[in-house]
Amino acid sequence: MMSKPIVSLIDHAVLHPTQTDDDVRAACELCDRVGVASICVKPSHVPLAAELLKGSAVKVSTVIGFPHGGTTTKAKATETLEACQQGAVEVDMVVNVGKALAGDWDYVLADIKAVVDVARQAGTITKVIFETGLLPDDATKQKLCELSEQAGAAFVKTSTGFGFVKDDSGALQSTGATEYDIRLMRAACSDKVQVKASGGIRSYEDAVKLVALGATRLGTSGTEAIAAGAENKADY
Ligand SMILES: O=C[C@H](O)COP(=O)(O)O
Repeated sequence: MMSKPIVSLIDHAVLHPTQTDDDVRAACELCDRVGVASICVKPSHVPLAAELLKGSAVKVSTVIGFPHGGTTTKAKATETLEACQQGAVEVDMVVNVGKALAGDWDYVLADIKAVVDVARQAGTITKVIFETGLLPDDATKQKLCELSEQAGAAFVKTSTGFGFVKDDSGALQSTGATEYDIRLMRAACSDKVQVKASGGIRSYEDAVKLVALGATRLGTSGTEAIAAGAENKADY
């Protein structure tokens, strides 16, 4: 069994629209203290996070075309370039969900590849967010795994944490990582591509389950609770 501490697999998300510079400062302190993989901030916060984490083992990551994935390919490539120049060493891009639902796979592949290529030039890796909760079937998720791998992505990732669907009463329910999707995405990619679970991961127990199914990175804003739950645990 893998023995990497579970907290070290976390990309700590500071992505809510209301989060401020002070929130980023506090989050950088938390990330450095507990030893996460990266802090994932909004693009406008990359310079601040890079400055605050200079000399820390915690990496700076950011999001591209976030949260809906509908910006143009050119805009995503430009956003990626700026993020890399400002200190992001990992970028999490959102696929164009509408194009995927329409089966416009040439568009989806080119959109992912544009980001991967710009990022790679800068020595930055790319994670591809599917927003799995909005996808209708396994075949669509498997196709996105195939295209992400073809484009050269380092990771496929389930969710933004900002995807919503309406339940039977019309109320909005947030969507996030499920055990089913992690299993499916792990099986659909070769060993060259890692799987990141994200959205709604709130406890150490949630995290352990997803890692056991093949996730090697966890995107969460619940790092503090997960780190507390991980204390004195022997398995990770
Ligand atoms: O990848 C990052 C997600 O935004 C995390 O979502 P969360 O706030 O539900 O943990």
